[in-house]
Amino acid sequence: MKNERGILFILSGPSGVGKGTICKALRAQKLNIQYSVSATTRNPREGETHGVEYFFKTKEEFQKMIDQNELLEWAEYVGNYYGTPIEYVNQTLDEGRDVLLEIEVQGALQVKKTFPEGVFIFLTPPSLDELRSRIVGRGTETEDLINNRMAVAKEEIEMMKHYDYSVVNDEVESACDRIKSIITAEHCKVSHVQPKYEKMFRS
Ligand SMILES: Nc1nc2c(ncn2[C@@H]2O[C@H](COP(=O)(O)OP(=O)(O)O)[C@@H](O)[C@H]2O)c(=O)[nH]1
Ligand SMILES: Nc1ncnc2c1ncn2[C@@H]1O[C@H](COP(=O)(O)OP(=O)(O)O)[C@@H](O)[C@H]1O
Repeated sequence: MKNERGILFILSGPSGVGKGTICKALRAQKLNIQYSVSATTRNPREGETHGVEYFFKTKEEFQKMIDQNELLEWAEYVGNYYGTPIEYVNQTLDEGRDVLLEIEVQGALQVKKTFPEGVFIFLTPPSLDELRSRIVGRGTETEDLINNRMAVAKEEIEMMKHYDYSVVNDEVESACDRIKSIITAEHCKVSHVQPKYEKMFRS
């Protein structure tokens, strides 16, 4: 086991801002960070595999995970449930490896209660007009759902004050660079590094 615990990073923000896109781009860069796989009750989309994008669960199975305290957080989002299995997160952090969660805002605020030491990154759109056109451009929503998501997005942007960092997703590459700078900076924090030195001097 390494000397220090890994750092938990939470990437969150309104629907359509580009969380999935940024997370995919970060994954392609093979950074030294692990990605949690969430459980969900939504149906798999074409090309999605159980255990890769999500663990696909029935409502009953998901409820069982809640009842048995297997989830670090969970939220209902557009009629489906999403949650983060806690065991993987704890185990990976204990091994000294960083973990990144890509989750919506309600879930992120729950994680803050359990892991106040987590690093909370809020992804923002360059403008509300751009957010709307990204949701429209994705082509997965009806007009009603788009209006609903925009209304929720306005409320979610209010929640930014609970986060540590805000990263604007203007260009995918620049947003990824900003996130990588945050990861580097967090590793240089004295509060993170000091326990390692204290342990060195004790032994
Ligand atoms: N709270 C919470 N949200 C999650 C989790 N996993 C995914 N999400 C969020 O659920 C939302 C819907 O995800 P998805 O169904 O894959 O559709 P998307 O809108 O194409 O990303 C996104 O905002 C994800 O960030 C999780 O474990 N917990
Ligand atoms: N930096 C960006 N510039 C332009 N379009 C983007 C950018 N980031 C994401 N998008 C597009 O916006 C839409 C929503 O992105 P997605 O990753 O699905 O958002 P989220 O996971 O936050 O709901 C997608 O069509 C995606 O291709």
